Amino acid sequence: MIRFITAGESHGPCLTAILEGFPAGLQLDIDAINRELARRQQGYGRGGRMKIEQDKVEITAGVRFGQTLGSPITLTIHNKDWANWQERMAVSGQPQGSPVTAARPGHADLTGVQKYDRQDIRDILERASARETAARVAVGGVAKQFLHGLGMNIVSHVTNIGGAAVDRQDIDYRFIANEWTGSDLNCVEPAVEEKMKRAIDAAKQRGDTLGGIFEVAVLNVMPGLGSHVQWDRRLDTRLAAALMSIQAIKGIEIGAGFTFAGLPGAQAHDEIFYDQSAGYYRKTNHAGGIEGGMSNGETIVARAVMKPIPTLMTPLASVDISSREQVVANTERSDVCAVSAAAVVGEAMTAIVVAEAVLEKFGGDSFGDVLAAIDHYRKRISR
Ligand SMILES: Cc1cc2nc3c(=O)[nH]c(=O)nc-3n(C[C@H](O)[C@H](O)[C@H](O)COP(=O)(O)O)c2cc1C
Ligand SMILES: C=C(O[C@@H]1CC(C(=O)O)=C[C@@H](OP(=O)(O)O)[C@H]1O)C(=O)O
Repeated sequence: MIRFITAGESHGPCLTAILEGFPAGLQLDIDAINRELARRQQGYGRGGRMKIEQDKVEITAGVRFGQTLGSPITLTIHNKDWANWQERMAVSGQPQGSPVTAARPGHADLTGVQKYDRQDIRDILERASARETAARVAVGGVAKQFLHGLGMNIVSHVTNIGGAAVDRQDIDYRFIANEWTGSDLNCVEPAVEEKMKRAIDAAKQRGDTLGGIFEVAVLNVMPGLGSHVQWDRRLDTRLAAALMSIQAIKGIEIGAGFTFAGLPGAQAHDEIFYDQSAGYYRKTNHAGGIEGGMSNGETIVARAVMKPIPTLMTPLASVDISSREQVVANTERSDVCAVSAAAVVGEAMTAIVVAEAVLEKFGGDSFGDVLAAIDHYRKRISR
């Protein structure tokens, strides 16, 4: 079983993740994890914070001479911005600076202070902030390398920002580089990406924000990950939950997703064929690589929609939590749009779910055991 938790406030000293369940003997490339962290920081429309941070992971447990030991792995990312927040975020002493009291609609602010009995919204927003996703991407970096070692690859691209959308069914995921392609928004169509950028410019001009949609794909997956036998073992259940756990994500589709509503069965389902060398295959992939809660061997495809960023520079109406007076919401330095960053987080969460499903099916305390079990399985299902 893979499990991990993260800790850390957005403007505290660091973010930390403790990760357990990966086998021993996995070769870890720290630079590759740092490249994932750098990809998460990019994207047109991101705010001033990303100019301050240069996220790098520090590993303080679970790895020796570049290989996992099978023991818990501790991953830390230091916040450079901490230097500017030491007084306001001190662990001890008296509160410094004025409290944040004007709750932002769409953020955790108001409900958080009610639930946790806080008088300063900062006590909530610091942890609600998606800064936390840097820790998840570091964890996902380990999971990605595990999957890489088994021949699997996870990619993502942005399909819609503020209504500027890629309208194509023929995306060839093999050609979406697993690295950041150099394009500003990780969109496969340059003309659409231009429209997305202009929409972000216009939103920024208005003091407004945008959301959008990203798509994640898992290539070269073996059939049989997840299970039909129990609700919480279904791979689609777990993938949807993991993607939905990303801050601001409000909807998930697997494969044809919501367009299934308009399709008759004859057009919805992927017919099955067999080839001596390729084995079973489908000519279409409306199922998005998952049937009956199990990977079916086709590319896994999931999409997630992100709501617009809640911090608006032209703020919405709100209430001051100390005076109960009608005010406008708090404004802080903020992203205007972060869909391409969320896509990188989506890759990480997908990698964690798929890696966990692999380890559940194939077990193994050492990476070699996992490889041997997969080899045995592949031989059996090809007979
Ligand atoms: C990568 C990423 C960056 C984000 N940046 C900001 C931001 O700069 N300002 C902001 O108000 N919200 C930002 N958000 C969204 C908030 O974190 C999110 O809306 C908030 O935590 C409330 O959670 P909910 O949207 O899931 O209800 C970001 C989300 C992600 C995934
Ligand atoms: C720090 C990150 O994202 C942050 C997510 C975020 C929020 O409210 O979710 C608010 C902003 O933080 P700050 O107030 O420091 O500018 C974003 O920059 C990051 O992605 O690393």
